[in-house]
Amino acid sequence: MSVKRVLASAPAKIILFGEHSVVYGKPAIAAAIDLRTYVRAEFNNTGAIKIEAHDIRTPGLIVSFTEDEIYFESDYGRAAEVLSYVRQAIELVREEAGANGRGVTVSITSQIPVGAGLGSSAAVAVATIGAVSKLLGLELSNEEIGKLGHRVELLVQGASSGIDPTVSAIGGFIHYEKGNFEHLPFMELPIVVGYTGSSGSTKELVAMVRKTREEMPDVVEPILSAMGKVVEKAREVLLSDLDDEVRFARLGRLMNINHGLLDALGVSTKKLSELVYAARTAGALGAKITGAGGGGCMYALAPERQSEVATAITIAGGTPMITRISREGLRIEEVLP
Ligand SMILES: Nc1ncnc2c1ncn2[C@@H]1O[C@H](COP(=O)(O)OP(=O)(O)O)[C@@H](O)[C@H]1O
Ligand SMILES: C[C@@](O)(CCOP(=O)(O)O)CC(=O)O
Ligand SMILES: [Mg+2]
Repeated sequence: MSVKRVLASAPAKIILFGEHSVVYGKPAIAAAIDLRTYVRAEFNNTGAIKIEAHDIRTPGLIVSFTEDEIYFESDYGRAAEVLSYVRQAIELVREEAGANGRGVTVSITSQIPVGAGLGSSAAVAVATIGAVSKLLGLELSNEEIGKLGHRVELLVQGASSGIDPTVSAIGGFIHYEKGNFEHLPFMELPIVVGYTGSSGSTKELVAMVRKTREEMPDVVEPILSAMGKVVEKAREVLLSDLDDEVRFARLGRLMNINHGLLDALGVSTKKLSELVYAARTAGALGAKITGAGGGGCMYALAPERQSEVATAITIAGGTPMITRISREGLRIEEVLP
């Protein structure tokens, strides 16, 4: 069947345990959440690749006014860089599909805050690959699309563990290590996400940790190993048949240890730590950064206390989001023949 237009969507994620250390081959646990990026792909007649990114603020925009005219200029390098995940995703699919000269227009709308540790880069890459591959007639499984999403992150960031594109493509809860994943049983977790309102670039934060590790391997390696141990313990607790009260209390303590280790790596900020402590003071059993840090989001585990923790996050100057874990990963929403 020849296809004219495809709409695909892919979810955000939180990393429950193990961000950064996962880049060095340690395990991590992540879950897809119910915020999505939507990508529409269709053919155009120009032969060009056109990207309409409705949620991206254009960096380096210069505007000059006269009496009756407005001139816009842009720092083209920075504007192009911000679209590099989408561009690489399209180019990779075109390569996989064999040389194809037809123009493609990709239009993106997203519910996921950008640079906030919720995997917007992976979601946009996965949804783009999903939409464009279907348009070009490639039959790829969600798992294969996750692997291509990993290649996109590697190309753009220089380093990526692949956990974000994997969980965004397949959904649910995963335990991930060195490119391999295991689906953990689905469970509702009473969590609250707190957004600082500022952002951090994963590319820069991963590079910063790498530099510290190169300069002080004896100091940084034990921190990364301890993070790996936290993840293995968390997996054990998640899979245990302990009752919820004990299970959540243990998971909370492990989250706090994980946050301390991330802070030791230098990826927390004053605001993130303020939200983490506000949540704990309001009764969360644990709270930690999610994602690369440097701004962005934290999350708290707060059974019976979700609304108190959300209020505490607001008072501390953050934006709370009560999210649910999403079973579904990449979804083809609509295909127009
Ligand atoms: N809606 C979107 N449209 C186009 N590009 C996006 C979109 N959302 C995210 N991106 C890309 O992902 C980058 C942010 O990725 P990253 O630094 O990994 O942070 P995170 O994945 O935590 O949001 C943005 O600078 C942009 O290049
Ligand atoms: C820091 C890291 O572990 C997670 C980054 O997640 P995010 O882009 O901040 O949502 C990097 C990676 O796993 O590739
Ligand atoms: Mg990212």
